[in-house]
Amino acid sequence: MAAAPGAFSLREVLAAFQACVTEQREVLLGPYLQGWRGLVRFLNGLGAIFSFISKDAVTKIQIMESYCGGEQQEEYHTLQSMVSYELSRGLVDLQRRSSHPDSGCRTILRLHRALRWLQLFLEGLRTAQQDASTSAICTDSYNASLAAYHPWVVRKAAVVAFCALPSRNAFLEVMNVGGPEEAVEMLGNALPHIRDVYGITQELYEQHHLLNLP
Ligand SMILES: CCCCCCCC/C=C\CCCCCCCC(=O)N[C@@H](COP(=O)(O)O)[C@H](O)/C=C/CCCCCCCCCCCCC
Repeated sequence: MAAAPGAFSLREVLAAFQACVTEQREVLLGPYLQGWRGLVRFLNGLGAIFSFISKDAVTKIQIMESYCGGEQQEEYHTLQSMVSYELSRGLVDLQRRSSHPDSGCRTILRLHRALRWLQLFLEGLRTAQQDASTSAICTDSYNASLAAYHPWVVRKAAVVAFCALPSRNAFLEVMNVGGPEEAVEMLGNALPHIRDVYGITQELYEQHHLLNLP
């Protein structure tokens, strides 16, 4: 059953990430951003304490949407076409942010690092005991991924916000896919797709030495 309009549905978010990868193993930016939009909707429903996180994610999604809907939109159809277009035209600041502070390559890199957090977090949720602390799973996933790229003040604010997360079962309920068992099963089906998108992006960025863009 479809979720109410505007409500978060894990099913829809996961379908978007599933739709990202083409037969040629390219990553389509439209569904990728749609997946992030859905996640932000979910985050907004968790309370105002998370708004500094969702604002940053929305800013990055909007930067990408402006490229994807702009004059050069055909160059931003896939991640691969974007990388090749921006690099060939010198549109990426490689050493420090200067003339192209918000390139698509840099912006996707931030979302890509966050996708690693998401993967670890969902894996943690899926495999944890029923009474496990979501906040602890989130903190562990964050420390093993995104935290390495954030200054002290952001790390502190993030960990404080994680304390406001609901229990694991309450969390699984708001995913809107039925009971906790169904949510766990859906996570099991969906995680390979998120892993796939992450893996393809990581390989592409490695190949072009883009993993440390300022
Ligand atoms: C199936 C549903 C369950 C999971 C639902 C998760 C919903 C999460 C939705 C969005 C995730 C937020 C993505 C945040 C992107 C952060 C990108 C970033 O690293 N930005 C920093 C660097 O950017 P520049 O300064 O270089 O432009 C920026 O400094 C960050 C600022 C804000 C703090 C980011 C903290 C990130 C914590 C991620 C965990 C989210 C916790 C959600 C709890 C469920």
